[in-house]
Amino acid sequence: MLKQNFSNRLYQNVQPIWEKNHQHPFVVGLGTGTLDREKFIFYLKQDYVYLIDYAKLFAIGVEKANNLKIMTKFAAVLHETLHFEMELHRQYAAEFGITRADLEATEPTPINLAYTSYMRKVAANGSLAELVACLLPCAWDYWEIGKLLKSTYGETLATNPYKKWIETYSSETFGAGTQWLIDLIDELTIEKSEEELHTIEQHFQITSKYEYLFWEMNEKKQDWPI
Ligand SMILES: Cc1ncc(CO)c(N)n1
Repeated sequence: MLKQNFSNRLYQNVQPIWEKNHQHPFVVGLGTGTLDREKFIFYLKQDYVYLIDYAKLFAIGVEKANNLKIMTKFAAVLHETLHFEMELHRQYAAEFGITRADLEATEPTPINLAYTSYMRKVAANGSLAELVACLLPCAWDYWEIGKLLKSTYGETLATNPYKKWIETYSSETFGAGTQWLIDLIDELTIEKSEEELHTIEQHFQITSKYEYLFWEMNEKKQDWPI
């Protein structure tokens, strides 16, 4: 008997959280193009240092991979994050007169630090499947958001200052990397016990909630109070 793909279960159970992400004012503002520029700049800088940590987690995926095929793919998505996704941030930064050094020197906010620290803890102590469960909402929900914004606001995209953002996250390149992570979680969970699956799903739910907190943080420009 063919077991239902674990990714379907993850996807179905996470919908209430992802719905909130998709309705978030920051996300809607990206779609309509009316998002406050200062909020976007705040996001851009925070997301850049987030991605530095996120990319390192792919390197830990390289280390944890138990075969060359998986190792090679982790190296490829690591490369894409550094050269394709982060190039988007560097281009926007250049437009706004922010240097690469400024981007890199951004001090992560409490929420940013909590999110990346959570993933790093799992990477240090958990299985490869647990690590992938942490990495997945980041990629998957951004892909969902990219496609959603493109289909909802496609007609006004030409004049939207956040067009490049929407195009990057709805792109085939970004989608292909995400689909690989989805297929990987299915492959890695085939033999897992329900107890292990429960732990894996918890990571997926928690990092999905961190995605919400990250939108909220940017909307409110929440930083260290002292
Ligand atoms: C916070 C966050 N989540 C997901 C992505 C997509 O990689 C991103 N760039 N930033």
